[in-house]
Order: sequence, then structure tokens, then C-alpha cells
Amino acid sequence: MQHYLSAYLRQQKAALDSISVEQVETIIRKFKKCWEEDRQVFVFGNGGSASNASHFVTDLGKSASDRMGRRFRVSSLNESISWITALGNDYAYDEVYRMQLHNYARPGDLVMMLSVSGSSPNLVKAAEWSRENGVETIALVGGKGGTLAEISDTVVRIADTHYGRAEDAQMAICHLICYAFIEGEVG
Ligand SMILES: O=C(CO)[C@@H](O)[C@H](O)[C@H](O)[C@H](O)COP(=O)(O)O
Repeated sequence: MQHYLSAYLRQQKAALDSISVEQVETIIRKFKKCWEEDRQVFVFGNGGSASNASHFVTDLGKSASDRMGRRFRVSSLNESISWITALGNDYAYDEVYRMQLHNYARPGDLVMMLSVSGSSPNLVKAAEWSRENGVETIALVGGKGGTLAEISDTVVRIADTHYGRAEDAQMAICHLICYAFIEGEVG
């Protein structure tokens, strides 16, 4: 058992080490620009990544906004169970994010998608729609990269395809973004 745990933690550290600080800085600057221009930010994913998206939106919307003195306009599209079940039931599950963006997103807004495979069809559709409609895209993906790594404006790829480790490394990126604001690194 301990051998398994030690090996897991070793691989978790390697996954964290694969995070590009240059790319994370680029993302933080994009969030700052959105905040300055009062643009809307949308964050979403599936399963564990949906939980990570909700966590991130809460931290940026509450603590980072408190520190900045003006609020981030940030929301998660994976939280409304009525939206998701209606769109999934009446149209298709791969439409659940694209169609919400159609209602809410405007050119100049920012979308951040979290995915380990990088290929969840509902995220790919949302990314394609964003590209066609002037909405900037950020993708946090796992080792395979997937379609999102090919079509998103900014990509951070974790060098591990393991869901647990890639999701934890992506949550570390989410915290890096939030704490850069909360701890005054971004003025
Ligand atoms: O949390 C986990 C696995 O750790 C799962 O719930 C996982 O998030 C789901 O299988 C998702 O549907 C995977 O989607 P994606 O990250 O590949 O886009």
C-alpha cells in the first residue's frame, strides 16, 4: 500500500512540475484585462472538472474580488441543473454549454474550460462557438491535449493522463490564478 501511495505522490509532484508558469501568467493577465474591462468570464467542465470550475468561480468571485475592490463578473455554466437538464434532454448533451453561451456570452468575454481528455464534446462545441463569436478561450487539459488543445487560444497542458492527478494539478492552477489576485501579486 505505501509503495502505491508514494508512487502516486511522486507522479502528482511530476504533474505539478509540468505546469507552465509562463502560460499561467498569460492567463492571469487575461483575467486582469477582463476585470479592467468589466467583461464576463464563464468557467465550466464535466464531473470532477465541474466541481473544480465551481470552486474556482467562488474563489475568484469572492476572495479575489474582495482584494481587488471591484467584483469579477464570473460564473460557472455547470451549476444550473435546470439549464443543463433542459438543454441535454431537449437538444443534446453536447449542447449544454454552447447554448448557454449563446444566451449569455458577448464578443470580448472570456471562457475557461477544464478537461482531462481535452475532447469532451460539450466543451469542444463551446470552444468552437466561442471562436466563431469573438469570445476568447482558455483550456486546462491533461496529457492528451485533445481537440481543446488544438483550438483554444491559451492552453495549459498537464503532463499526465491520470484523471485524479490531472484534476488536482488543474485545481492548483485555479488556485494560482486566484491567489495571485488575493495576495496582491496583480495590482
Ligand atoms: O472526476 C472524475 C475522475 O476523477 C470524473 O467524474 C470525470 O471528471 C468525468 O469522467 C468527466 O466526464 C471527464 O471529462 P473530461 O475531463 O475528460 O473532459
